[in-house]
Amino acid sequence: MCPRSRSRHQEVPPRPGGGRGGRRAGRPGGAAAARSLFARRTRTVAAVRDASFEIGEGEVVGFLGPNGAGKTTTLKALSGLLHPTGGSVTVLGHVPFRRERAFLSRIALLMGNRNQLQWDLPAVESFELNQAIYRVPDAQFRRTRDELVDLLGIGDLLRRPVRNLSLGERVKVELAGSLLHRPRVLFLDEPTLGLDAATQRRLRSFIADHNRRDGTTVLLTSHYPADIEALCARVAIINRGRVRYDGPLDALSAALATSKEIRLTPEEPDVDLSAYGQVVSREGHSVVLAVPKAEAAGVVAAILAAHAVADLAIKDPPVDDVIDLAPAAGDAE
Ligand SMILES: Nc1ncnc2c1ncn2[C@@H]1O[C@H](COP(=O)(O)OP(=O)(O)OP(=O)(O)O)[C@@H](O)[C@H]1O
Repeated sequence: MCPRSRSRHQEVPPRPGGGRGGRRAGRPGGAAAARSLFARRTRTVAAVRDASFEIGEGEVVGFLGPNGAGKTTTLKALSGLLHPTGGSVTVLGHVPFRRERAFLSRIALLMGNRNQLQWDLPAVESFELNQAIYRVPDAQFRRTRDELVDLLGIGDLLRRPVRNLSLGERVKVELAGSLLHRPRVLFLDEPTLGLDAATQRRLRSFIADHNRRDGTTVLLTSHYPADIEALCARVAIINRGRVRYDGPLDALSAALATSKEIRLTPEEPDVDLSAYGQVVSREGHSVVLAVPKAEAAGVVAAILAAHAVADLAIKDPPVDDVIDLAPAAGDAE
């Protein structure tokens, strides 16, 4: 799977009452709103500019970035829903936007915030529809369906109309529906969004098992570090439409972080350490200080020279702090 793409959107003014994606030029207010109904101005925005990466078969890769970074746009280009205006995208040797049957039958896209099953039908009927669409032979369909139903524990949900399911129930059923044709590549866009902690854990372990058992390639976006830490040895970070980092998860902080965290426990209580760095947190005697990476060793030496310290460790900042880093230089249009 190898995308190198540039994807653009026509940006239109938002509908009255709001809506996604619109950014209207001009002043707010009733007159401006009325004017925009009759004279809509559009402008083109680049959602993804340079997202270059390759994913090997069977890998689980975390695709991360702040809101609006370009993750969903990239997944849509990879699954053939959007046509990139520049660059090239290849998945399993296919150009996704051609939407050839041989391609569509080997991929699946699951968006946690979108409903993909028939809203008014019980999921079991949508599953049969999927069987027909993907032309899955009867015996294989029944075997896969029963296995997924069992693994996800959704047996008693299948005969209820999808609209009556809770969010967590629906996502589990959607996941089963998207795997019925045994796709080789699975695009997961925030599959655990809004789920309770237990359901998140269950979905994570299902995805990890599925990847181990079937060798399915997975590209996953999530704003929950626990998803990424549990599933992805490799991550690609996108921000403002460009890939900022592509490599091992455990090297991410070392590569991108500009600061270090010093966690220390002075022997005396209530020691004021604010002169050494930014106090991030304090719990009992223990303090976490953030200091510029290049100064960490010097700050530690200065603290040890001035205070008796019972415990001390230097760490990289948490992964989610690193993901939201300001974009690197070279962003100007
Ligand atoms: N249909 C659209 N019209 C106009 N702009 C769009 C459209 N779809 C996306 N965009 C813009 O493209 C950029 C990337 O959006 P995208 O949905 O890919 O971000 P994302 O990384 O998935 O964000 P999030 O984490 O919030 O889901 C954003 O600035 C967004 O406003």
